[in-house]
Amino acid sequence: MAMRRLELRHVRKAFGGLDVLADISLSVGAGEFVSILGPSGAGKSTLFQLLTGAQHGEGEMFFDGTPLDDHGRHFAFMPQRDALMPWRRILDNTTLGLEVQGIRRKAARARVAPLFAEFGLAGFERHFPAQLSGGMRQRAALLRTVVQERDMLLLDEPFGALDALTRTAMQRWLEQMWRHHRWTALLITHDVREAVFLSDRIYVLSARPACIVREIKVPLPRPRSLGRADALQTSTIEAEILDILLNPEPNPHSSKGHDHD
Ligand SMILES: Nc1ncnc2c1ncn2[C@@H]1O[C@H](COP(=O)(O)OP(=O)(O)OP(=O)(O)O)[C@@H](O)[C@H]1O
Repeated sequence: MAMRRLELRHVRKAFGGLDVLADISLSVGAGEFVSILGPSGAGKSTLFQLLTGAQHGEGEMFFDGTPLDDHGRHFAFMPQRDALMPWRRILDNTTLGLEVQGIRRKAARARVAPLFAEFGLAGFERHFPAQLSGGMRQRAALLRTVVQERDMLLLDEPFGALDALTRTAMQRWLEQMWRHHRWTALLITHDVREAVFLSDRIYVLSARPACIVREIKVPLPRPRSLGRADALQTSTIEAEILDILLNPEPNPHSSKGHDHD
């Protein structure tokens, strides 16, 4: 694996008496695309909250080999919903992360504007979010995330709200963009196909209280294709993951109780 950027060792998190993350150890290498796949409510978003510093847990988190402290410097986070501000034009939505960093709007616009074509948004700079399709809004949200030039992207189910066809188109587009930019990326998703299509490696989570039940390498060549060439290998990996998710082994951590729902 490439040089480790992010490493978590035995990370745990409980909310009051509710054990959410029981034991999470994982790593993401430089320029690697890694996914976390798990059942609904397993604690995937909670894990991202620990990474962004919105919540505090137990265990150890390292970035480039040193304890993770300045969360904002390392991570650019794209939430599940596009979270575009309806009253701001698309150009000024995509500058938001830079403005939060203290960059003046004019300078932020100058940095973002040249990227509109690459993100399929050329000509829509002065539109409002409601005037864009769901896929375009997600591309704008991703643009807002990547221009922050942090060390690593955290993507929380970025395509979950899109219809199946748009989602597939967006996955292809993201894979192409990732090949070009080689972002270090950690994706949360429920979607087995999406994880296999996009990832170099996948961590499969158990149900809550979550631990990692399997790490799966995805040896498919890039560029990835949805065509017949990779179909057999792709569906074999998907079947392996579905089997893990649908026939879980007993969770060694659930004996601690608190698992009420
Ligand atoms: N701030 C909080 N206070 C109390 N409980 C919380 C808090 N945040 C999350 N939880 C609980 O932690 C559990 C995991 O939530 P989380 O959103 O991390 O799961 P998830 O795997 O991202 O779910 P989904 O896939 O449905 O988005 C849930 O039972 C949730 O109710």
